Amino acid sequence: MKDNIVVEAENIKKSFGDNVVIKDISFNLKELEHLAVMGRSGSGKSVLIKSLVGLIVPDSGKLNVLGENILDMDDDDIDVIRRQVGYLFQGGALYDSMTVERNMKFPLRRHPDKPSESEIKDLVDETLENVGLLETKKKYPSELSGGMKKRIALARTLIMRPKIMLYDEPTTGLDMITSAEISELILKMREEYDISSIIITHDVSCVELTSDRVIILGEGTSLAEGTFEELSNSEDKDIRSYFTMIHKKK
Ligand SMILES: Nc1ncnc2c1ncn2[C@@H]1O[C@H](COP(=O)(O)OP(=O)(O)OP(=O)(O)O)[C@@H](O)[C@H]1O
Repeated sequence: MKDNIVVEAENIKKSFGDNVVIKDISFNLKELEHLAVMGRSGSGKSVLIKSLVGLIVPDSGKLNVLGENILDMDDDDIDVIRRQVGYLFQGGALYDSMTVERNMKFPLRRHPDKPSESEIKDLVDETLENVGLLETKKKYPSELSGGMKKRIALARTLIMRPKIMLYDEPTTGLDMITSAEISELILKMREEYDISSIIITHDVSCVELTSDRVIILGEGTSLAEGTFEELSNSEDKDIRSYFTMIHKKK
C-alpha cells in the first residue's frame, strides 16, 4: 500500500427528504488499499459509494476522488473521473441478449483512447483470461453460473483499466467456495492492475480475505474503523457482532 490518498471524504451529509441517511462521515482510501465497508441494511453504504461517482450528490461535505474535488465538477469532468472508477453493482447485471464478448466490448465505446478492433480483441481476451473465463467468450449469460457471471461483470468493469474499484456486495448470492474465489480474484486484480478498492460487504470471510482496513457504518456515521483483526476482536460487543453469523447474511 502507498501513502497517496485516492479518495478523501470529509463530513459528508445526505438526506432524502426527512430520511437522514448520512449524518456525518469522513474517510479516506489510500493507493492500492482495500477498504471494506460494513453496516446493516439501509445504513447508507451504497449511497456513500454512489456519491464517489456522482450518481448521488451529497448535501454537504468535501469529496476528492483521484485528486479532484468532484462536488465542484460539471458532468463532463465527472465523466473523466468516472471512467477511472470501476463500479461493480450489486446485481452486476450483464446484458442477457449479448454474448460475453459483446458484453465485454460494450463499455469500450466510452474509452477515451478509441481502441482499434484488434486492440479491443486483445483487451477482451486478456481481461477474460485474467478472470479465468476466456473460454466463455461466445456464450450467453444464461449459460453461465452465478459465480461466472460475477467474474464476467468484474472483467467488463476492469476492461476500462480503472484506478479505483467500488465493489457493492461482490459475493452476495454465491456459495462459500465461489465467494472465496471472488475474494481471491479481488486480491489478484489489485496485483494485476494496481487498483485501490472499496468493498461493501456483509460477507465476513470476504472482509477477512480482502481488506486492509474496515469501517462500520451505522446511525449515519462511522461507528468504528480498524483492521479486521482489531474490529473482530473489539471490546465493544456491538462492533464484534458485525463479525458473527448474524451479520453474515442479510
Ligand atoms: N435515490 C434514493 N432516493 C431516496 N432514498 C434513497 C435513495 N437511495 C437510497 N435511499 C435510502 O437511503 C438509505 C440507505 O440506502 P443504501 O442503499 O445506501 O443502504 P445500504 O447500506 O447499501 O443497504 P444494503 O446493505 O441493504 O444494500 C435507505 O433508507 C434508502 O431507502
